[in-house]
Amino acid sequence: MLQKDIEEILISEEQLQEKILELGAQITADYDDKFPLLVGVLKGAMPFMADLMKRIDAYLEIDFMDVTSYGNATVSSGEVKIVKDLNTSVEGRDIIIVEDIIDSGLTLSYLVDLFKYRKAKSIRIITLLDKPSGRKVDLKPDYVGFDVPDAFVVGYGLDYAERYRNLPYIGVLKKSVYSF
Ligand SMILES: O=P(O)(O)OC[C@H]1O[C@H](OP(=O)(O)OP(=O)(O)O)[C@H](O)[C@@H]1O
Ligand code: HPA
Ligand SMILES: [Mg+2]
Repeated sequence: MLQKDIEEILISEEQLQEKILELGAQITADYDDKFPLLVGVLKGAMPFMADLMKRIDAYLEIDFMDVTSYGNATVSSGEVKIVKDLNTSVEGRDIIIVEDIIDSGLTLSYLVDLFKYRKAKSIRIITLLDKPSGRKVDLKPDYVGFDVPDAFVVGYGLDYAERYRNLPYIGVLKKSVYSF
């Protein structure tokens, strides 16, 4: 039913799980002697965060922030709104921000500045998907799952107008769905 709106499957369920295993092992090695705070950026990062945290073998804590800037559009409004803040203080903590996608970079540059201002000890970024062609600000993630082309992608947490987050894979949305 949902698949009729998908132009092409870019990353399968199996490819996602294999990559997440790899990323989890890298973070386990890098944070061996630390107690990182994983900050999931809602709503898109929810499935990735859930799968990734199970693959990290360290004394970590988790928290979530809900920020949004796309609304029902396929381009960023440029204005990042905090819908829900963290419950945990980031002061003196090793923070790992967990994102589903970096496109313009506006969401993450806002969060990095905010956590610096709040005196985090270190800040790293992990993103499942990176779309370098969309960048409006200079921002480089520390860990990346896959680069994606200049197309609007959905699934595995990523939405168009709040739909398609429940697809188990990453696919390119047909243009006919959002351009009339
Ligand atoms: O690099 P950017 O251009 O800022 O785009 C990336 C951000 O946009 C999406 O979130 P959105 O604002 O759509 O909220 P959502 O996660 O609830 O869908 C996505 O989940 C990232 O958080
Ligand atoms: N798909 C879904 N959400 C997004 C995208 C995308 O390609 N870019 C930024 N937010
Ligand atoms: Mg969205």
